[in-house]
Amino acid sequence: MIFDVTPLKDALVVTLPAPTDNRGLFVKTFHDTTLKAAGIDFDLKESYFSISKKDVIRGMHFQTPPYHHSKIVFCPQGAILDVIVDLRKESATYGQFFAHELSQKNHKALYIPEGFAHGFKALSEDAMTYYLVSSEHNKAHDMGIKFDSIGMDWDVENPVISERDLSFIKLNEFKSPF
Ligand SMILES: Cc1cn([C@H]2C[C@H](O)[C@@H](COP(=O)(O)OP(=O)(O)O[C@H]3O[C@@H](C)C(=O)[C@@H](O)[C@H]3O)O2)c(=O)[nH]c1=O
Repeated sequence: MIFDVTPLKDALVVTLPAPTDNRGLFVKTFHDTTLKAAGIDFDLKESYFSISKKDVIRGMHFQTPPYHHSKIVFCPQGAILDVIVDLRKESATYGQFFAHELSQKNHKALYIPEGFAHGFKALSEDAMTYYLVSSEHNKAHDMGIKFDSIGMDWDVENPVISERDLSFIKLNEFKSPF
């Protein structure tokens, strides 16, 4: 695994090892010792994936304390533009966003620390977004901020987005608990 810093404090782009041979490809998505050596003490509690049509936007989601969590996100099928926002009030990069393409081809993952909102845009049909999460889902603490309030140009004319995601508060009206 190769870890690259991002403009947002503590968030990392992870290049997953992806050796190929005459049968195809093998991708390592989680390795506790390697993560710990990179300073990531990740207590895996839940894993799930979604499949999205092209131009679907999901986000920007997080769980509030005490059910806040970190995530490792990757895209084993198709491609997504993954987006995070730093919601930690004391962070030097509070309120800033970062976007990075994750795809079946580039084997990149994003390490998203606690205190970040997460979302993405599907760049392909049948884009799979695969999550490793450090706490279990808690419906009452599952919240979000509105995707189009974070200062990013999503570059999509007719995004497909859920009613819940459209109902979220804007970033500049949000009182961060982080
Ligand atoms: C997130 C989640 C949802 N659900 C349920 C609730 C609902 O019936 C259905 C779909 O939920 P959502 O609409 O929230 O799915 P989705 O919009 O794909 O939610 C995901 O979005 C991205 C951006 C993230 O960062 C993820 O952590 C997660 O919040 O699945 C669970 O049972 N467990 C979970 O952990």
